[in-house]
Amino acid sequence: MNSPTAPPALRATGLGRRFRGGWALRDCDIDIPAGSVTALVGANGAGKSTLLQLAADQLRPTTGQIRVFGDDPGSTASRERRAFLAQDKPLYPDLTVAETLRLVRELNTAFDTEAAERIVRAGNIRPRSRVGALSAGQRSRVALATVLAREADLLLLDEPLADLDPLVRHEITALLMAEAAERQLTLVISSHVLAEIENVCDRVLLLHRGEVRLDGDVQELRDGHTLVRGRAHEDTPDGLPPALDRAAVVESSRTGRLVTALVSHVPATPGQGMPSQDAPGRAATPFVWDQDRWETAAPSVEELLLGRLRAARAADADADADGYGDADGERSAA
Ligand SMILES: Nc1ncnc2c1ncn2[C@@H]1O[C@H](COP(=O)(O)OP(=O)(O)OP(=O)(O)O)[C@@H](O)[C@H]1O
Repeated sequence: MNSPTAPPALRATGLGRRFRGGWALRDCDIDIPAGSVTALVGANGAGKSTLLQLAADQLRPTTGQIRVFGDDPGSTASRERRAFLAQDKPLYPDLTVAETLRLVRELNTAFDTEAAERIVRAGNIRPRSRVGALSAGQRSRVALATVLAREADLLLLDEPLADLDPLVRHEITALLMAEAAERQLTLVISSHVLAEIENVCDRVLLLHRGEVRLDGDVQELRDGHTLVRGRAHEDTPDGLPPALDRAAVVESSRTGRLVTALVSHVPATPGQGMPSQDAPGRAATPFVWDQDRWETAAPSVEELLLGRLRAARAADADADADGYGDADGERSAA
């Protein structure tokens, strides 16, 4: 069990990393509790791989610091407690699967060879097959086997499911979840497959242009938002009800006469017409106005993240139109 005073699995404070093209990560404050399963999401170039590489000591910060179970990622203690699967899943193509597993065992103090072999066998991969002759999905399975068998407490997985067919993705996800539960692992998984996050992760961390835009418990985030759908209002340009505080509207879209909006329960300014929460942590009560015309529902994680991602992109477009963007593509926070 994790004691209440144990350090988080991953903590970033004022973390920034700059490359020649600009900041890949900037001013990030992040706490990922031990034992949690966090989905790391964001558009291409948002900074997900950079964050994972910083945690895996493959990069050093430009500003701030990052700690793995309280230690510098370069320390021996930290190296032994975390395992990293890079996005390109580097493996030696000329080695056989069995030789690959042997090599990883030799390079690591703790390695459960039997577990690795079990995972590989479950994918009908022959130990004598050359890695270079495997399909992308089979290579992903071997790479995941080498990481899962490391007996680390924190797994940093950069798009581990990207090359897998839906059936295998499902199997590997189930395997990850079973291992996570049994060994009380902390998982940080970057993914673009938003629909699959719902059943897998208890936390989400959304990055946008190197900044943290959303970070928290999935259920609390869902409880903090409402999806509103209905026939467009004639008297407002966005079709939303006049009484709805626009500061609370994360994002809205209109298709013909139908308007859909993602509404946050924490508006920038309190306003009339907001959904009220009758108890902390409980789902919001429905809107009090126009009930015949507006449906409200709790958003799925995919709807919530899509809304947040679209809102971030729209804010970028507005900033670009205002001439906010810098010459090297950096910008002020939207
Ligand atoms: N080694 C590097 N040298 C220069 N720039 C880099 C380097 N690594 C990343 N970047 C830049 O940093 C930014 C963040 O990249 P990163 O790979 O972390 O994004 P990502 O969220 O993982 O993207 P994707 O979803 O496409 O994998 C991008 O603008 C990228 O071009």
